[in-house]
Amino acid sequence: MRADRVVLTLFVVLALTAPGLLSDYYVSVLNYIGLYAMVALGLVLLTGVGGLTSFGQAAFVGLGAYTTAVLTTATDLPASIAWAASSPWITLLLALLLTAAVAYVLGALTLKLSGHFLPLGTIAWGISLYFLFGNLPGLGGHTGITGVPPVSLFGMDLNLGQEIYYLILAFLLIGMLTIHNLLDSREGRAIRALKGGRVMAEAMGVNTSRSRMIIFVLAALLACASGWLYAHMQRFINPTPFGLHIGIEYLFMAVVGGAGYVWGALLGAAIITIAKQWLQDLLPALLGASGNFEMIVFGLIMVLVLQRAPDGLWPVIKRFVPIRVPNKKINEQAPDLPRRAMPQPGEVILQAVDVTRKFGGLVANNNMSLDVRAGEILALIGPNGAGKSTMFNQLSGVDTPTSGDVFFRGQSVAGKESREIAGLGMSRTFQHVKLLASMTVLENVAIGAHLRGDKGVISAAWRLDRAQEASLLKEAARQIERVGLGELMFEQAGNLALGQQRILEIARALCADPCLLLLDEPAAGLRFKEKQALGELLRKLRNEGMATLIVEHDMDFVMGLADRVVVMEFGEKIAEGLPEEVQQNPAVLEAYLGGVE
Ligand SMILES: Nc1ncnc2c1ncn2[C@@H]1O[C@H](COP(=O)(O)OP(=O)(O)OP(=O)(O)O)[C@@H](O)[C@H]1O
Repeated sequence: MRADRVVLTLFVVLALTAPGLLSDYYVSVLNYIGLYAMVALGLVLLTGVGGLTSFGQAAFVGLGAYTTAVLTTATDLPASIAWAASSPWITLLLALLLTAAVAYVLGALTLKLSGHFLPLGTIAWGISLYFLFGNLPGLGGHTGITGVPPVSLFGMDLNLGQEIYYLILAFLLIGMLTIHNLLDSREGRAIRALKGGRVMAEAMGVNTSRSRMIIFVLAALLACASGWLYAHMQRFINPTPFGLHIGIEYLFMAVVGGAGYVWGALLGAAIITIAKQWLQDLLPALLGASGNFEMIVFGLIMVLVLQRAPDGLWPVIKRFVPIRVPNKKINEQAPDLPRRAMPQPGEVILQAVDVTRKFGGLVANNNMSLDVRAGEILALIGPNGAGKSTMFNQLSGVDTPTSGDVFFRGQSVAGKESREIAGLGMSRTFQHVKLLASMTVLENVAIGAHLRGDKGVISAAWRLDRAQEASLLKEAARQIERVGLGELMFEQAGNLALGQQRILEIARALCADPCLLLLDEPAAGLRFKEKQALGELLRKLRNEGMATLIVEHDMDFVMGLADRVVVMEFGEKIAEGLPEEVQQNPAVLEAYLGGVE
């Protein structure tokens, strides 16, 4: 059996036997750990993986708890909705629906914010919901709601801590499995690209705003389910556990445990809950006075963890108990992904017309026009700062021209999102490589095939996407082999040399099955032999009908490869023609005077 599965089995066996071995008090502590871990799990997805910090998750816990408490204790509900109160299982469904709707609206309002504005936004709605729970008529004010019925399962009321324990465990395991599966999928790769890789992901066709909304809603749903369980375990609720300070505590748990890891949520919830219990008992006895001293100690622990283990304690434990997860298997029998129809050789597929881009007073591109045909390699050259990368960004939708237009396969694409342009068959690499350092080469390249798959979150969570996933990974592996990185397929991308990372970007671009490749300085950092191999690959692609636009400073490489060359200086085109022509052009020689490579 795989080592990671042994650990999981061990955990499940221990968790199943724990209530038989522990006192009621410790079972109740475990119940709280399970409930907190579910919220922290949402934060792993949202904050650790997706990079979106939220202080407001406790409010979603409250939404789950209040929805079920109100409905299941109401005595005078109109007959039309009384059915909803007849079973906590129905109120769970309603709570999840309500939470999804509220999270969607709050997400639409706050996820557009970036930097520190986003956490501030979550604090704002976290506080608002907290006060709503305390002040909305019918919610019992600050004294809350009592008499919440227990959950029934197969006709048995789960009254005792020992009884609801297994329900909490089941919810937690389902949550962990769902998030684990999701992260190991097409949607999951898109989610993992959110933190630091949004521009790249959009250029590969990922709708990153949608991915942000998905993780926001999922994290809220996990919190809501925790709140529902809490209400039926405690049997009464008031607003206190849903306030901002508890929202901060949830974030503590995720960060201390390891915000980037599914198991980190459980570890963090366990450490904080147990430490809190101990410190609450121990500190007043030690200090001889009562008070919330544990919060002061927590603050210190937090600072210490952030300094010593910024990724949380789970990776530290993993270092001491190395559990090797076997490499992914590439299924050669998986069906090939469908390919796009390539344009006719010689057909103009990209046309820039009078593209101008101004940054304040600086004109980075001035009336730039060029066209690229299917089956040709066009080189865009010019001294440093000439405006080549800016031009690339206008062509690929990363940036919008101040004036002028860009046509790709006959459609005007200036001002379109880069993911829309990617969908039409344009794929690019970046001057400053943009890859996800902690993901394998295989996973990085598979992001390129995002638009060639369509399986969403639910398929991923329940592993209904495996057939398509096998095809996506097979295609990624094929492109990795094609560019000569086969031996590094399962290596973390961050461990590759810069030249290899550039080649990885080409494999990722090819994985999108493009008809136009935009390569921004692909030969920089490559050794002679690697450059030769890259040249051969690009010639082969040209023969297959690929159009390539390449920005490159290595003149030997460019002149031996390109069919035509466009030369830029100070944002303008100063020459265009065959490689041998532009090399003789006086304006080009002048531009490069003293800088010929
Ligand atoms: N976002 C921006 N804001 C302001 N100025 C910018 C921005 N992006 C580029 N520029 C400026 O536009 C000019 C062209 O830059 P660009 O990076 O396109 O040149 P380049 O030809 O790609 O240079 P290099 O070969 O060094 O990469 C430079 O003067 C640069 O400082």
